[in-house]
Amino acid sequence: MSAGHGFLHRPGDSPVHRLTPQTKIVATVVAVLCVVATPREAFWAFGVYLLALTAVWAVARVPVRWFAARSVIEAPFVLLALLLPFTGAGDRVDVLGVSVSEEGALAGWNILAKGTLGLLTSLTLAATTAPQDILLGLQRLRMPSVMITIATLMLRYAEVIVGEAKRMRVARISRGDDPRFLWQLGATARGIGSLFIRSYERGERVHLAMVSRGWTGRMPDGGGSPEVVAPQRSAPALVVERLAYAYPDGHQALFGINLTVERGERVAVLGPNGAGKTTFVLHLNGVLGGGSGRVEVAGLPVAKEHLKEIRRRVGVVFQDPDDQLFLPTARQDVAFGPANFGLRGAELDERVDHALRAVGMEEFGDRSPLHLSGGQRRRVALATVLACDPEILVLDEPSANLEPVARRELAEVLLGLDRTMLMVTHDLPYALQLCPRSVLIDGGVVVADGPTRELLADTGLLAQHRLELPFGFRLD
Ligand SMILES: Nc1ncnc2c1ncn2[C@@H]1O[C@H](COP(=O)(O)OP(=O)(O)OP(=O)(O)O)[C@@H](O)[C@H]1O
Repeated sequence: MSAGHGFLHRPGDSPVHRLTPQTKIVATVVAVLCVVATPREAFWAFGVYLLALTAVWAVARVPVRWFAARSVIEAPFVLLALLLPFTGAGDRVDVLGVSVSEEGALAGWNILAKGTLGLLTSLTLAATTAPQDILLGLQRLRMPSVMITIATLMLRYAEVIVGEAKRMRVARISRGDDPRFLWQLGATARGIGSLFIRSYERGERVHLAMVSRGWTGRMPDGGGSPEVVAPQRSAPALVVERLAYAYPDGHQALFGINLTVERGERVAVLGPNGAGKTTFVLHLNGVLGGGSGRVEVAGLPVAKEHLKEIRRRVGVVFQDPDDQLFLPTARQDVAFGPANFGLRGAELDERVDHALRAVGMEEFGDRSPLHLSGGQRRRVALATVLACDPEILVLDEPSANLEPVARRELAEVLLGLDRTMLMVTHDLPYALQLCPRSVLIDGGVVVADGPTRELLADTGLLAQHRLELPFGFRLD
C-alpha cells in the first residue's frame, strides 16, 4: 500500500468518500455499462461523461496526477488505438499527407474513449473507497462469499508482492545496483522469480496471522456482538497434556508436551533451534491441530467447534511484525481482530484506542505500518493482538531485531500488562527479566520446568540443550 492510500481513503474526507461502498460500486458498474453501450459516434456523450467524472474528482478532492500515474496500465490499448487508423480497412482520407482509414480511426477512438473512461471510473472508485470497504460493499451486495474471500486474499497478496518487491529493490540498490538501467534486466528477471517464491511464503505466514485473529474468510460487517463463552473461573489458564504432532510430510515435531499454566503467570518457552517451540505455540490457538493429546484454554478444549472463542482467548504475536500488519493504516490493522470477533462502532474505536495507548503508539494510528520503524511495527503488532483482549498472550521472539532501547521499552509495555503470558525466546536475559517461570523444550518434549533464575543458573542443563547466556552475563 502506498502512502497515497492513507491520504486518499481517510473516511469522511468528502461527500463522495461518505457514500456507502455499495452505492459507489453500483454507480461505477452502471457508469461503465453506459460508457460501453454509448455509440462511438456520440462524441458529445463522452464529453459529458468526462465532465461528470471531473466534477466527482473536484468534490472528492482527488488530485488529477493520482489518475495520471495509474493510467499507465492503459498504454498497450493506447498503442493499439493509435495504430488502427493506419492499419484499418475501408474508405481512406488524407490527413496532413498521411492516408488514414475512416473505419480504423473510429475503431481506435472507440477503444481510446471507452477504455479511458472505464479505467478512470474504476480508479475513481479506488481513490475514494478503501480496498477493504470495496470488499465489504461487494459482500453487502450479496456477492458469493467464495468470491469475496478470493478477492480479499488477492488484494492481500498484491500488497505482499508490492511489499516484498520494495524490500528487494532497497536491498539491490544498497548493493550498488540500479534497476532503472536496461543492462540490469537479467538481474531484474531473476529477482522476479525469487519475488514470487518469497511472496508465497510470506502470504502463508500472513494468512496464519489473519486466522489467529479470528479471520474466517469473510470481511467483518456491521451488527452482532461477540459470542463469548464464559471461562471457567476455577480452571488453569492453560492445560496441555501429551501433545504430539507430526507435520504432513511425516516429520514428528512434538512427542508429548505436558504443561499447566496458572492465570496471570508469565512463562518463557526456551529451547534450541528446531526444538518444537513454534509448533507447540501454534497448537494453543488451534492454527495447528490434528495431532494427539489435549489442549485446554481456561477449561475450553481447543477443538474445531470452539476455534473462534479459543482465538479470542489466545492472542499470538508472531515473530515478524510484517506478517501481522497488512492494512493501509495501523488503526485498521488493530481493528481487524476485534472486528472479526464482533465488535462495532464506538466499542471498537475504544478498544483500538486502548490497545494503541497500551503500547505507546496512539499518535501513529493513521500512519501506514510500512512507514514505521521496526520497533514501532512490533508495538503495533502487539496492539493488534491486545485489541482482541486475549486472556493468554503468546509472543514469538518479541525482542528479535530490536535495538536496546526499543527492547527495554517493549519489556516495560509487557510488564505493565496484567495477563497470562507465554514468551518463546532465545534471549535468555529477556526471559529472566519478564518471566518468573521457564519451560525448556527440546526434541519435542519439555525437558525442564521451573523458576527462570534456577534454570539459567544450571550451566550443565543449558549446555546440554545448546543454550548459552550472553558474554559477561552471570547468575550466581
Ligand atoms: N511446515 C513444516 N513441515 C515439516 N517440518 C516442519 C515444518 N515446520 C517446522 N518443521 C520442523 O519441525 C521441527 C520443529 O520446528 P519449530 O519451528 O517448531 O522449532 P522451533 O523450536 O520454533 O525452532 P526455532 O528456534 O529455530 O524457531 C523442526 O525440526 C522443523 O524443521
